[in-house]
Amino acid sequence: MLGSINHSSTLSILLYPLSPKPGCCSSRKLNVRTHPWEKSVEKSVKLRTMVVGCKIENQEMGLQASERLYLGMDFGTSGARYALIDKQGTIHAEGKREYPNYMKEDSLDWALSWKTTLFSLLEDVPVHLRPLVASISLDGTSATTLIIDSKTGEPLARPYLYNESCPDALPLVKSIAPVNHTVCSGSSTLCKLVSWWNNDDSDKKSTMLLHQADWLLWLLHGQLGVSDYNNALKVGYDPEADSYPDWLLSQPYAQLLPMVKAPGTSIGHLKGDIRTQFAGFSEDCIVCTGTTDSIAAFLAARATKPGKAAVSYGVHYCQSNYRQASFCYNSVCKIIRVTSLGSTLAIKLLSTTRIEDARYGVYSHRLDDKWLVGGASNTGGAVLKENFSDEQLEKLSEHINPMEASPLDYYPLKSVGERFPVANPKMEPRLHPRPESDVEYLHGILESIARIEAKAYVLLKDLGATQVNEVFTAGGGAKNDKWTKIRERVLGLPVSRATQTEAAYGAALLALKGCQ
Ligand SMILES: Nc1ncnc2c1ncn2[C@@H]1O[C@H](COP(=O)(O)OP(=O)(O)O)[C@@H](O)[C@H]1O
Ligand SMILES: O=C(CO)[C@H](O)[C@H](O)COP(=O)(O)O
Repeated sequence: MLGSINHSSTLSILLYPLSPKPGCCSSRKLNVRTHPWEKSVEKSVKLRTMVVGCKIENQEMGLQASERLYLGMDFGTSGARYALIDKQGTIHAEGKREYPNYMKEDSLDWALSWKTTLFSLLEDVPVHLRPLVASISLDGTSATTLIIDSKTGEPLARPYLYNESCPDALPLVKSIAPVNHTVCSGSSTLCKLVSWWNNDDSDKKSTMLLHQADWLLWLLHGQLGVSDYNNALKVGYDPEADSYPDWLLSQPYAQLLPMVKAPGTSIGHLKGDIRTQFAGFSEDCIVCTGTTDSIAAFLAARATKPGKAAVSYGVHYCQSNYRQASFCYNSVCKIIRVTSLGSTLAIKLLSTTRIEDARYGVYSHRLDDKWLVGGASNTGGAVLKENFSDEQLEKLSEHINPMEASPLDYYPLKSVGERFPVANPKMEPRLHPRPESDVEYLHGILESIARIEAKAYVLLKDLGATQVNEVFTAGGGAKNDKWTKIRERVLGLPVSRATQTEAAYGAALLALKGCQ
């Protein structure tokens, strides 16, 4: 399945398995524009591969070559994490950091908080393992948007967060985009860009749009203006055509749009000043394009222990003669439906058909030659975090009988607005009446979120997505066995916790892919 795609005048990079059967996007040649720096990266990757492939005299080099590690970082809603894995998917180090609360005027300075957290995570990578890190990638929250100075990379306005809605821009966006296109949602990246373009009277000449993951990766590789087709979906990028559509390129703000590559594509080497600041990282460590947090969680959920076939980004791990797990070709994997129970509820369902309907907040992300159909609700763990500590969640959950339906009917939202399975920026949270007992209250919230999840899966089925019969769970909520049983009862399906539930693990798989 995996095949290198010969490009006319472009760098030939092993990208994705191209399914011979007519697929949504597999038949197209993916044209990757080359830049001088890509040649050098490819050369160094080849060089290293040669080094890995041949006998290494020097013991130190031998150890270094055979023990290459891959660093993934997840910039989620409530904090950031890293995972350091080897080619067999074994985790050698992991850690997490809360976002520091830096204030700028009267609001949180998110950009400074993310940048500080990025460097704190790099600091947390054990010094003795840093020289083994071959590549780095990361994920961020989807549609989290920064407008930056295209010369300095500095943010020119406060970031628009993933769940922020800009309804003022919606009429204009609907007037240029196809009916019910993914961008036709107030929380889309395009609505945020148009809202900024129409309301900000600053000089717009040297400006650029980047997503949270793009901007954090730029801090590591130094190539400004590069995104990936998962993060770029909600600004209007068409991952099937592998280009921005004409209706978008004809807009005055099209000049702000970043270049788009596949997730896990080598962009450049880790910058020298970063290697100086965080001693130990090797000069041939590369930085790859990233993805969104719920896709990274999906990738993590699909990775099982080495030796068992599991597809992750179009390839699967297999243990060849119990030596190095190596990238083999695609194979069928039963994990095709993943609910990310993080601060939000994000659903991803692997499908051969692409489904988009902004009326319900449904869109399709590209995954190799297939589609991840789904959406992201504003319900989820953020509401739990607002009412209970993680310890309280554990203690109270022990007293819940998951086989008993809660009579409480909530719509748990942290603030006004819902994206999926109902796209209604004016939807009010519903968390009353609150019973005396916190156990009953928690039970009501967990069951109400499960009912939203069930409604979402029915909606996807009604819109033509693949019917499947098992759900795997990623994210912080996956650890709650009582919630899992409530969801099984409400969904009427087997629900299990994925082997890997952290998005950072999925980002590490992207870093590994970027080295192949
Ligand atoms: N035992 C538990 N049961 C249910 N939810 C939990 C439990 N422990 C933590 N959580 C929730 O998990 C969420 C964090 O999950 P995580 O995947 O880290 O979120 P994100 O990356 O979106 O910030 C928090 O909102 C927290 O309330
Ligand atoms: O809720 C979110 C933040 O955690 C994001 O919206 C989530 O990542 C879903 O977006 P996508 O489906 O584009 O990954």
